[in-house]
Amino acid sequence: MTVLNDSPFVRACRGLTVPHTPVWFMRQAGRSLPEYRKIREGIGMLDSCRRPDLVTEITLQPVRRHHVDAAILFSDIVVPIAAAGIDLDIVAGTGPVVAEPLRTAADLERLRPLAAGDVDFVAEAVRLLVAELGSTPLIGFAGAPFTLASYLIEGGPSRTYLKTKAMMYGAPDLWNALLSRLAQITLTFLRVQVEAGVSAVQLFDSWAGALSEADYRQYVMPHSAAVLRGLLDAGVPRIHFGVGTGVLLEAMGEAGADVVGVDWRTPLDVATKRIGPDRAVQGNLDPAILFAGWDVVEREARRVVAQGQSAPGHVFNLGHGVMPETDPEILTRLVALVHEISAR
Ligand SMILES: Cc1c2[nH]c(c1CCC(=O)O)Cc1[nH]c(c(CCC(=O)O)c1C)Cc1[nH]c(c(CCC(=O)O)c1C)Cc1[nH]c(c(C)c1CCC(=O)O)C2
Repeated sequence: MTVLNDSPFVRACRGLTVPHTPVWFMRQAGRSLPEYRKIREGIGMLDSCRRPDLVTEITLQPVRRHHVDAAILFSDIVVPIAAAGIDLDIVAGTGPVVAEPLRTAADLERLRPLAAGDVDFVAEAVRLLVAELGSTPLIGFAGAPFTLASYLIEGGPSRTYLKTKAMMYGAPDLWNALLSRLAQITLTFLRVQVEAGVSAVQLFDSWAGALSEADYRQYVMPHSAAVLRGLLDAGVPRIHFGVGTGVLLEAMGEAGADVVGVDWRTPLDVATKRIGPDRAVQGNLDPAILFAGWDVVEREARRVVAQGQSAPGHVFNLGHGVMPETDPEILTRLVALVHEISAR
């Protein structure tokens, strides 16, 4: 293992002193970069995730360009469920689409347990990246059981999560069986990345904000907690993130995170009060701010950095992923700004 314990990013995750607030961006490796669009020409998203040479190059692109404090592995949350037997595709402009959604106990049998060997290509990409990245830490990631279940049950993206919630409330045994399987897949996928050398992991429960706190605690948190607990001995910080999770922040920390990711709706000082003093925070500039002109970006970035001071550790990020239309030069400038104003 090659955890970069002395890097500003890992230190901030652990609430230790840092020379400057570390910065990275969710979806930094992606469609806002012309060099990314060029290298992906004619190659499907899932195919590109399975090619360690491409994964390495795409993961490095934003590090070279923006001088961010961490790289995030280029992959997708549905990569391990495709490796576990589900027929799915990632459709440009739509997201993951599942050929035959899972709705019944019989359907569940199509979701096999994941073996480490099913995702060899990910371990290989992580090893190549760790060698290339030197002192820049690499973040591994996976989708959390609820968010993965939403794609499997709905068959694709959803606004209402109607079928997902119908199973959750109406067939809790089936629901728990599905989420247990997904927790095993997610934990295996993350452990493969840790063993290959990532310095931190992020569990994306992007769509958990669709739930009340009580329902999150009853139906979802035990499964996410099983994943996070399974990484306790891994020796890497665990980041737990979702969108629209203002009322879930405390529970998402309690699930076993070292760092709680916060979207732009909750100021970081308010979030820290909810999460408590023993966990760091990550976030939370609204990705739309990057379209409002530099003066606004600077003002809002200063606010986020100041509000982040109330947490034991702060990793600067956006409140959700970089939008494809974002001007990459603004991102480069933002990294330099955060480093400058937070230097100590
Ligand atoms: C919900 C979710 C997914 N995938 C992911 C999440 C959780 C993060 C979040 O909340 O945004 C995670 C993800 N997906 C991707 C990464 C790569 C690393 C990074 O730069 O952050 C990460 C961390 C690449 C990708 N994943 C996807 C792309 C675009 C693929 C393409 O252009 O062909 C990339 C670069 C496709 C994808 N895959 C998914 C969506 C919603 C989409 C976007 C659909 C679209 O608007 O095109 C599912």
